[in-house]
Amino acid sequence: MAITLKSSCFLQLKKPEAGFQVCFSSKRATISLKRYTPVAAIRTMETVGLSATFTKLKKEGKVAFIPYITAGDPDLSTTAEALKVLDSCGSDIIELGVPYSDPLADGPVIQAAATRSLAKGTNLNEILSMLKEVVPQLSCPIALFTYYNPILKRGTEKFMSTIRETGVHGLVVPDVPLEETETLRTEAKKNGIELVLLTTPTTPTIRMKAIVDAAEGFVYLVSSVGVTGARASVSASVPSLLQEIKEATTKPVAVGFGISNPEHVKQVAGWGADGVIVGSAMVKVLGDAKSPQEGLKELEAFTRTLKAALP
Ligand SMILES: O=P(O)(O)OC[C@@H](O)[C@@H](O)c1c[nH]c2ccccc12
Repeated sequence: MAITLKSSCFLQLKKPEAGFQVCFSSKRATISLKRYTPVAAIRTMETVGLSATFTKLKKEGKVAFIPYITAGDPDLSTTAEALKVLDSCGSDIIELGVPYSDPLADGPVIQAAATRSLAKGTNLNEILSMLKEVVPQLSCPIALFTYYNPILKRGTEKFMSTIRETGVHGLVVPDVPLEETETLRTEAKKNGIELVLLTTPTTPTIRMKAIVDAAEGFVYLVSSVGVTGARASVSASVPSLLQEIKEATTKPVAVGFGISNPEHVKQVAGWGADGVIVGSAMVKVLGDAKSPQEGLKELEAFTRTLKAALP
């Protein structure tokens, strides 16, 4: 029996990852195409880094939604589930906070979450092994947030290579001034980790320019002075701050601090931000819930309303 395959079938045969599998049935002497999802594609979804995520979104005319949660609050297995929930609700990047005993830039909500998490005994090693398991199941990249102390304790080199092994793409370290980021930047680069740098309303223009030059992944614009936490409205100085940064760089800019509801999210996107970061409001949903399961459900609903406010 002679079997003639159409050229398109050959293409599919050569590229099984394209989504079809050629099935031969010797009994019926037929050849058919079946939808096919390669196992490798399920186990390790192709996740791009932070700046690549922004590039992709920009092409689609979209603004990144970036939720922040504290690892280990209420416990690490709930954090693992929360990461999956945030991912499946369309988060574009997730900022995962390492709890720290002296979180000087954090307001009461994130401070309390860190205290609860540490009281449960959460430590960096456990967070990293949780990430190693969960990251391959996510389609969006993770930016790890940590104060400098845990990095110092491990040694920058070791810290960066360890987080790279977990599949983390980015890093935010709020308490290291630009002048002291050199080693961090070198080691991050060596390991393909994008080091996000922050600029605030009180950063002088000349310094802001140096920060945006050195930033990787995206520039984090802190919307207002003070500590993290929900506020009634987003600072009115954000549009001019954004404009100033945009004049200095083509790198993506995400705004955070005090953004806590769909109206805020919409407003900041309308001002031209490339990304919107929501922290305390997410952390509060998980922290106030009656049970971890309830918390995850509420987190899902809340994430959907925030995401829906974005183009
Ligand atoms: O909590 P808010 O106000 O939504 O802010 C973002 C945020 O939580 C997160 O990016 C963050 C948590 N802790 C920080 C400390 C410094 C800078 C940023 C952060």
